[in-house]
Amino acid sequence: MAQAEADSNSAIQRGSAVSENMAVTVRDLFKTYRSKKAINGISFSVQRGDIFGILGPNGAGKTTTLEIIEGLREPDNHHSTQILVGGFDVRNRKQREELHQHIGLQLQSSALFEELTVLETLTMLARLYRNSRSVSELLTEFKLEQKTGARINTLSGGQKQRLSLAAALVNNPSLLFLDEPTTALDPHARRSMWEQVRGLQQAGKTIILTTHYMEEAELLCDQLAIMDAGRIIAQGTPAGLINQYATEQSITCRLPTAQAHSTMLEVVKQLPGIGKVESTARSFTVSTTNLAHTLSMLLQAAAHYQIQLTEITTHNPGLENVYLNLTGNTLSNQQEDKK
Ligand SMILES: Nc1ncnc2c1ncn2[C@@H]1O[C@H](COP(=O)(O)OP(=O)(O)OP(=O)(O)O)[C@@H](O)[C@H]1O
Repeated sequence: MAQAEADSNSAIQRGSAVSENMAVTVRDLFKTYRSKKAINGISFSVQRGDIFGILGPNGAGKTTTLEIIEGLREPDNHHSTQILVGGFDVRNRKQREELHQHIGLQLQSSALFEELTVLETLTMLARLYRNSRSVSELLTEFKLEQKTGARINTLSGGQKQRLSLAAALVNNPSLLFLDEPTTALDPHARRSMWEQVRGLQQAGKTIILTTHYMEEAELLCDQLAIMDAGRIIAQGTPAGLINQYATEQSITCRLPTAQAHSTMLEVVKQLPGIGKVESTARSFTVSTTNLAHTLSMLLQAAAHYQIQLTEITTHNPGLENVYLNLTGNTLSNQQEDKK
């Protein structure tokens, strides 16, 4: 075999091995609504078996991205755009139709028909697919067997969310899309949804979800793309992103009196190597890139002035610090601003 042909064959094999590992590959995706650039050239890949999160504030472009890769919305017609999902080219109409047999889309619970019962909803959806799972099995799996005859408008938020997840699984998809799966759920229902999602991953499914909850992104997702104003501003594992973009730890000290507080605050501001200092009535928080050194200096200063620190706590950085360092704003502020 000629060398050039051998090289080209091995490149093809490498290429297919790479794409076999990838559930989704998106390259150079753009979306403009009239004159508004909602998505401004994003690229990312999702490995099979991962929980992949798209994290960002309202209006960042998460839902638009999801709807385009689900084949529900057209991207801009850009020559270099590529969207491969489960081996199907989403921009090709025939392949897109076939793709819908193989993926699961969790509808927002508000998109369910309020007047239908739980059983009617799942039975109706199951009829849309060539291969569908047993409805009674789904009812058991999602703890809805006591609610089969209940109308959707009588279900609690958590029950509706479990039903919308069961509905996404009627065709036993290997790839599942969840758009803000825990928005408006109470903390207990949110944690129980995370457990369901982890269970689906353990059953071999790939999951792509959008969220604006830092905790959800950090605790649930294997890989993250952080979106802001139509762009991906950072990608990686939650721990990798924290290591790369949020190196500062912080120390909070609580003091017994206003006098002790003001003395320590003066000392802290003179210490070398410290970052931001935030103060409240009887406590202060100081950021540092050298936790052990700053802690030791604080303790020495307190001993020198014979001040008893009533409480001392250290905090590791999280995704909120990553977002703050990348955008100069907190995600919760962004959410508030957009309300
Ligand atoms: N059908 C549409 N027509 C015009 N503009 C739209 C349309 N859908 C979304 N947009 C705009 O595109 C941008 C991205 O919206 P998108 O819904 O994708 O963001 P998001 O990150 O999912 O936000 P949210 O969490 O609020 O759903 C926003 O500025 C939004 O106002």
